[in-house]
Formats: sequence, structure tokens, C-alpha cells
Amino acid sequence: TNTAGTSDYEQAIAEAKAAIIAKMTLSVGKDPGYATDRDWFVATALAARDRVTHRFLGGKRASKADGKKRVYYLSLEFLIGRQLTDVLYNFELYDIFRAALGDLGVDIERVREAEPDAALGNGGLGRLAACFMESMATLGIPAYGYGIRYDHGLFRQVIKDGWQQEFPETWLENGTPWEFLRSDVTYDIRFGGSVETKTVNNVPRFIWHPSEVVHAVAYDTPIVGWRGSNVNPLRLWSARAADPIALSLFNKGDHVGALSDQARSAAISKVLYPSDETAAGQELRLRQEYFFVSASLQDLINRHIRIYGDLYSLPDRAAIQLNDTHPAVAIAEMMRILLDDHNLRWDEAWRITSSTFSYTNHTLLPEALETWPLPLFERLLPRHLQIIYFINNLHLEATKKNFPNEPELLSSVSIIDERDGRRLRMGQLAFIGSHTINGVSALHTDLMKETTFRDLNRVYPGRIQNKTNGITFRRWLQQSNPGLTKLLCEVCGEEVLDKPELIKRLEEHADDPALQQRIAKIKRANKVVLCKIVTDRLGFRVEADSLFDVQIKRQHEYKRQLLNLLETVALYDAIRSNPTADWAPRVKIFAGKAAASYVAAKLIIKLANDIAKTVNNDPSVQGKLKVVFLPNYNVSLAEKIIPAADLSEQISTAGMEASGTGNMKLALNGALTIGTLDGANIEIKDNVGDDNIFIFGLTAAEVEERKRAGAPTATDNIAASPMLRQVLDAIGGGVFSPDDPNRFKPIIDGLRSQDRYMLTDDFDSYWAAQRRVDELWNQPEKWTRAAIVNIANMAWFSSDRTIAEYAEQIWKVPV
Ligand SMILES: CCc1ccc([C@H](C)CC(=O)N[C@@H]2O[C@H](CO)[C@@H](O)[C@H](O)[C@H]2O)cc1
Repeated sequence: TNTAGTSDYEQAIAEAKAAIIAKMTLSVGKDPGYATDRDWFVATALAARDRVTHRFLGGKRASKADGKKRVYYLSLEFLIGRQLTDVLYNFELYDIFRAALGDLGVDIERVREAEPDAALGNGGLGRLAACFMESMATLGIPAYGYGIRYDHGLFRQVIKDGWQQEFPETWLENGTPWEFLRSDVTYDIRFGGSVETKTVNNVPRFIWHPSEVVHAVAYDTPIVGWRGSNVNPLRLWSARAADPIALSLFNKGDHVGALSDQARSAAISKVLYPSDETAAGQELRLRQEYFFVSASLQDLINRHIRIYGDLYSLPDRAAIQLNDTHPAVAIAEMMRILLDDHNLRWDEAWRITSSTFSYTNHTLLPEALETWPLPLFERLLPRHLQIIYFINNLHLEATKKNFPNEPELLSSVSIIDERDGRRLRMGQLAFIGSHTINGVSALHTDLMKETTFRDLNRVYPGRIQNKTNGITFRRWLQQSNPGLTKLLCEVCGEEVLDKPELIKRLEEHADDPALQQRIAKIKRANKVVLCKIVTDRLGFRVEADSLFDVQIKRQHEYKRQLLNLLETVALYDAIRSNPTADWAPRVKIFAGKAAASYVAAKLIIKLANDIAKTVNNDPSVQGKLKVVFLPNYNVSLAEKIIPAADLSEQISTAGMEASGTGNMKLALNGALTIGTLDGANIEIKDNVGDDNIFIFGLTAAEVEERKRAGAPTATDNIAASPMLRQVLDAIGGGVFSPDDPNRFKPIIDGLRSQDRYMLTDDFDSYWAAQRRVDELWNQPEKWTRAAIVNIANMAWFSSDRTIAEYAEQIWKVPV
């Protein structure tokens, strides 16, 4: 208590109140009496940002002075979500601001809900980048995130008559209170044109004469670490025309022509490509990739020269991480800047480049590996193509010397794919130009060595490392599940908030009925919250005492939402034909967006909704089975669904899900996993133990073997499973689409013929695993005990652990 007898806490609340009111009147320009939830959000965010900014600028000053090595995380996606709760929590201001707003008659929940998600990403890769930024700040690593400030993030999904519709996402329509415009940080980004070759004192010099220049303008968003330890910048680039309006054309009355440059330039940062795991291959995508890469490299090189004078020391002072191949053109851009702007010799430039970059691969799906047609690349980036040719020649020369008379090896490791019209393979470029390449789970990294990068790994052994993904426990536990967090602090000690490994202490009490009851009570309370969301958004009730069986992720055939739906139909049939059996009452919860052009995935969304309509209106299964498809899955909805989940569906075809991170979030919040031995599911199993997870299906090796052998076929599998046959007949026959009986024929025919993702191979063992789930669910103590063991063994999946590994083993920066 201070002299005025008011406690520091009350003092802090009073200050927060004054700050919020000051922002409301002076920045929002509103009388609190007339303020909307949005106004309160902006005022609160600005008040919170003030607290952050001091630390932000302080951090910048410090790291300028301290000569510390910086990490630069280049990613075309940062799936941040909302920031208010994260900033307030990490600055330990949440309770104070909640009390302050409360005193002003404002419910902080409504203020939180008024913030739009920053949906600047598609799924796993983008969200991982956001978790990594928060962990780097928490661990005190001086880091910059570099990306694009899309005017429109991932589309808003609306489900109309069961069909997905896409609507522009508009997070910036009222601006965002978190960012600082850095109008003094603007770079020229050049495209097209030609390259002139000149010899200067018999050294070849290349002068690029671009046909187009676009301005990249920086916007900085502070990323706050836990306990406000550090604040790092996320620098996002926005595109502007070098010449906003061609007055000459305007004066001639060609108003549209006068603005075409502006439109063409601004298009670069207009919208996020909604394709997940399928390379778009469109020119605008390449323009986006080069735009942010060139701006980021110009920015970090200028900063380095400003502090250290020369570029030779860059690898000692900077580590640049390529988040998949999307920024891989950075290898050529770095060489261009070193050769053409700083006149370094080739070998020196290459030494600096290849010892500064490292690359993370997030997928082995062939259709997701980016390749660019040479003609397009040459037209847009003529100088970079010259440099890539040179890199490739030296690379192939070296390979030829070390591996003579292996022509197929040369063509396999070449950056240029000579087949189908000559294409640039960005994976090869990223691999050759990086000192380290990493996969995102143990299995994925092994498969990378055996398949996609087998030959490059042979030519450059020892470059591949594994870095199993992680998640930030601040957002995905503390902020989204305060009930469980409070219990963990009591049982494991407050310091569990700083040392996730202490969560293991919970396991000692796994058999304690009192603890089991508390865990079950917390889960039920989170389920009641989700029940309300289902009723509000879909207009029907689900029971909180049912088993919440959750599959939430991007729609993709390899993630096998369809397999879950086949089991749902089989269960529906089984319950109807045997209503008295002790079925665990279930709510099947689906959520996830399909890329706008992904027809098959969108048809599966329709199937989910048609099955839901039939099941939810069938009195014979009332109280036993409900199917829910929640629209517009995003970070904020995930924060509501995950704490309420009992069962986590991680059922991808083994070998196809690089890691998964939703699996970690769900297990950390006490859901039991039903899954294949794929991605990080395997490491989750290794940590929680075989008895606390439901594993089924073919292993990755068995999948490969069956693919190679071409047997058993889908027809064989269906013949061997009467239940599966019945389900396929029902769906294919229009039972769930009486208004269009052939609607799902394409899906069923695809399964009967190809079944590329081996659903028919895994159906029976999946069904059996789900029945094991029923069995355990009907023994609540055992179920809750297993949930406790899952929570207690998830510490390793903290992104703090992952980032500490990147820091020590790839970036060589202290933590
Ligand atoms: C070029 C189009 C495109 C866009 C995004 C992607 C990403 C790599 C897709 C993605 O998000 N992959 C997911 O990355 C997560 C983080 O490492 C993993 O946990 C998931 O398993 C992986 O599917 C590929 C291709």
C-alpha cells in the first residue's frame, strides 16, 4: 500500500482506467458514454500499446548497442489471430485492465470479441510462425519477423445450404491499433526489364534495368514476450505505386489509366493466397514472394552496414530462416545485392549467403513443392535467373566431380527441372543455398531424407536436422484455458508459468479422485461455453456431457475428414440398429476452410453438413449422436473449441502430415488423441504413453509398401468390410442428399477406384479404435486419468523448446 493507503494494485487499476479514458477521448475521439465495443477495443489496445512501446523502443536501442546476432524469420504467412489478450497477458496487465474496464462498466470479454483476427495465414505454417515470434521474444532472442501486410487475410467462410462460400476478409477496414507505420522505411522493389552486361577493369558487371518499380512500406507490430521480457518487431510490407497517379493520363481524361499503376502495385499486398498445400504458380504469387524478400533483405543489409560497416561479418551477426520455399528467391536476391550493389566477388558472396540462410520444409506433398516456369521467372526477375543459372552450374560441376557418371543424380539435384517446359525448383534452390535444412517432426525429417531430398542429402550430407514443432503455452493454455491454468499453478506451482516442464508434476496426482473431478469440472465448464457458441451460430443444442469429438484443421483429402465422416455414418447406422447398446453420446465437431479452388474438399464440407442435417433431425439417435460443422474456423474459434475438446482427431494418411500442431494444442488441454502414426502424433505417443492415446491404421512404411505393391486395392478392402460397403452405398446412393442423390457420387467413386489417401485400408481399424474410445469414455475416472497424463506430458511441445533448439543448433544465438 502506498502513502494514499491504496494498494499498488488499486493504483495500477486507476492508472489503467485513466489511460483508457484518455485514449477514448483523445485518440478515438469519443465520449465514453457513446462508445461502441469497437471503440473500447481501440482505446484499450492503444492504452496497452503505450506500455509495450517503451519496452519496444528500449529493446531496439539495446540490441542496436549490444552487437547481438539477430534472427530474421522470413514468412509469407503470420497467423496471429487477436492480440489484445496476448499483449495484456504477457505484460501481466490482464487482471488490471479487466478491473479498470469493469469500473468503467465495460465487460472485457466484449472488448476481446470486438477485435478482428489478423488472419494473415492459411493454417499450420502461418500459425507456427506466430508461435515462434512469441517464443523468440519470450526467450530474449533479438528477432525480426518479415512478411506482407495483406489488406485482406484468409477469406471469411460462410456456409450456405451446406456449401462453403468465400467472402473477403476485412481486418483493416477500420485500421488496426497495434501497428506503427514506418513511412521512413521504404524500399524500391524492381520487376522485369533486362540486364545489361558491362566489363569494368575486365570484371563483368551486370546492370539490371527494371521495367517496373514498386514501393515497399514498412509497418511494425510489436510482439510481446512472456512477462514483457522482450518486445520484437514484426515488420510487414505494404505495396504502393512509385507514382500514385499518372497525372499525364489523368489530365487527358483517362482516369482509370491514371490509376492502373497504383492498382497494379497495390495488388501485391492486397490479399493472401488462400491455397494451402497446393502451389498456385501464378505471377502475382511470385511478385508477392519477391516483393517481401527484396524489401526484407534491403532492410536487414542496410541495418547491418549501419551498425557494422561491412558485409563480410553478416553471417556472424544475422541468421535468416526461410519459412518453407515461399521466400526461397531470397538466396538469389542476397547474391544480387552482394554482387551488383556491393561488388563482392562471387565466392565471397556465396560464402556469406550460404552461411546466413537456413530453410524449413513443412510438406512433402508433391503439389505443394513450388516450381516456377522459366519464361515467367525470366520475364519478372531476369537478373535473378542469371544468378540461379550460375549457382546451378557450380553446384552441378561440384556434384559431377564428387559423383562422376551419375547423370540421373545430376538431373535430380539440379535447380532446373528439364522436364515439362523447364521449371525452377525452389526446394532445390533453398536447400543448396542454406547451411541447414530442417523438417518439423522426427518422421517428416526422416521421410525428407528418404524421398524429396534423398539425392541432395547424399550430395550435401549432414545439412538436414529435425526440429519438431511446438506451440506457445501462453496463448494455447494460459489465455484460452484459464481454468486449467489456475489448477496447474496450484498443483505444479506458479513457476509452471515460466517452466512448462513443471507440468509433469501433475502426473503424480493422476489417480487422485479430487483432482480428476476438478479436471473434469474445468473441461465441462469449457464445453458449456462451446455449447452456447454452437447454439448461437447454428441454432441447435448439443449436450455438454456428450463426448466432444473434434476435427479442426484445413480441409484437405490427406487430413481425411472424409474417413471421420464415414465412421460417423457407420456409427449412425449402428446406433439406429442397436439403440440400447452403451454408446458414448457423441458430438462430432468439424471446422476448417477449403482453398477456394479445391472442389473435392468443398464437396466434403457439403457432405459433412448434409450428414449433420440428417443425423441431427433423426429422433432415433437424439442424445446419442450430433454432427456440427462450425463455420469460419480461425485462431479465435480454435481458442474456444480446443479447451472444450475430449477427443482430438489426427487421422491423416501416415507420412503425409508433416507434423501437425493442433494435435499438441488439444492434448495440452486434456483431449485424448485418436490418430495414425504420422507427423508429431508419434512423438506425442512417445511422451504420453501407449495407454493414453488411440493409435490405428497403416504406418508410413506400410502405406509406401502398399502403394509400391498396388495391393490390396480399394475394391479388396471394401469387399473385406461389409460395414464400409454399406456406408459407401448409403452416401453414394443419396441417403444424405435426397434432393440430389448423385451429389456425392464423385467422392464414393474416387474411393472405390483410386482411394489415394487409403481410407478403405484404415476404415476397420479406425472403427475399432473409436469403439475403444467409447469403452474408455464410459469409465470417466480412467478417461480423466488419461487426460491428466496427456496434459502432464506435453511440456516438450512448447515452442520455447523448439526455438531454443533452432537457436542452439541452427542460428547459433544464445538463449
Ligand atoms: C504454395 C502453396 C502452399 C502454401 C502453404 C503451404 C504450407 C507448407 C502448408 C502448411 O501449412 N503445412 C503445415 O505446416 C505445419 C507447420 O510446420 C505442419 O504442422 C503441418 O503438418 C503442415 O501441413 C504449402 C504450400
